[in-house]
Amino acid sequence: MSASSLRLLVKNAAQIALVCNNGEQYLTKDGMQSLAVVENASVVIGHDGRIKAVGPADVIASQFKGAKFDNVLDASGMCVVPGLVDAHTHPVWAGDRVHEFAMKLAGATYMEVHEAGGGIHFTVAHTRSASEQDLVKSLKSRLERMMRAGTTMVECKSGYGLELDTEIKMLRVIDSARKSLPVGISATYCGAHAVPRGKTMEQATEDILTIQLPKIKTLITSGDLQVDNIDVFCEKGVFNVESTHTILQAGKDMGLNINFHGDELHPMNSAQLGAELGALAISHLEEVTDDGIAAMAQAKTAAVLLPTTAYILRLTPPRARNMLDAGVIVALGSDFNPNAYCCSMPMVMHLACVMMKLSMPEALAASTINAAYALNRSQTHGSIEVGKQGDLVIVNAPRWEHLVYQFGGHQELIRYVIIRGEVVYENDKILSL
Ligand SMILES: N=CN[C@@H](CCC(=O)O)C(=O)O
Ligand SMILES: [Zn+2]
Repeated sequence: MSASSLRLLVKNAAQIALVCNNGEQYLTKDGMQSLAVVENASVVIGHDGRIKAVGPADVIASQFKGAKFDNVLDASGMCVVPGLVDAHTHPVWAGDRVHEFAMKLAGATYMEVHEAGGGIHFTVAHTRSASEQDLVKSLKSRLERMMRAGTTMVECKSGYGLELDTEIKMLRVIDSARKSLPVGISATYCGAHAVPRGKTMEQATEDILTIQLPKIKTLITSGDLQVDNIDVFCEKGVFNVESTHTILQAGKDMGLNINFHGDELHPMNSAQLGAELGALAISHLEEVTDDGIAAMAQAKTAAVLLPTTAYILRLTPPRARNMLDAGVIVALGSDFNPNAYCCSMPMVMHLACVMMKLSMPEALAASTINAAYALNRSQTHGSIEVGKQGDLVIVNAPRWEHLVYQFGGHQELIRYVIIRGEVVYENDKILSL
């Protein structure tokens, strides 16, 4: 390997949590409990942004003796984890919903706020009238905030338009952020996020099938838009199982990955539907049944759990332990949206541990390799392995678990965030523990 091909050396870390080291595309059961961790370790990233070597510091030092690096970071006393993957966000929107937080604290349920014209409908009205430029600006600042919290790959949904023009505007906004920021983005068309005012569910479904999806298909084919996934909010009073099935199948026929909201507020048998359709992921699952869990395990459909939602809405959290015991591929997401205003995957991991009884290794696996699997990116993301993209988070602590343990402490703990071997965030105001 020529010396000039190397971009970054991170040396002498107290620990590097690889997460996995055998090319696994996801982890389940015991695999999530016993993550691959190397003590006193270094990692090398090349100019192509890929990981060239990772292992014990002395081995890497002799292997790369005399090599020149564009950048060398001394991680003595610090730990390295893979860039975090946030498997579920709604980050494109306008309008402030802080008043709804007050309503919910006073006892209103999510659906009561929604049915009173608030919730998604409030955000739809503001997002429809917002300029594309303003939406790009707010999206970029939200994604930068996520990056500072260690997120290097994030799923971003449309879904606050509910009609052709605004849904496409949102997807273009996501595309624009993809082109101008280093963070990896998986784009999701979520035109079935709610039934728009003035339409029935049947009319909304028809509009999606005959107007929205065909236009999106044309834009994807012409290279004007990149869309990776299709989503529907399958919920009582929103889209029923039949409509959800039809919309998701139409998206799949266009080559999109199925990744949808299911079994959140009512048991809808969404998990069984997703398994039957070959869904890559289903989110929420607070109300999933035992049969649904078994179907997801069998179909290798990832469960994207969203602790912030259960926390904010005071829902009974999803039965994560039952899912883990059944061998479901469990992933985590922030669910960043105006209802759940959280950009921090370290806080999500902490909540998952406390509220859903995940162990810290399970939470890290769920926020790295399994979240990457839910986005069909685990070939390139989600672990620190040779050949994968060089996305890292360097944590100023002697053990990686501090990133989960110190609730809300990520701003002080995260020293560097690295994407493709480039430092995208450096915190030089960090204090020692
Ligand atoms: N449940 C549906 N969608 C979002 C909430 C969106 C909103 O309230 O604006 C969620 O995943 O939590
Ligand atoms: Zn959501």
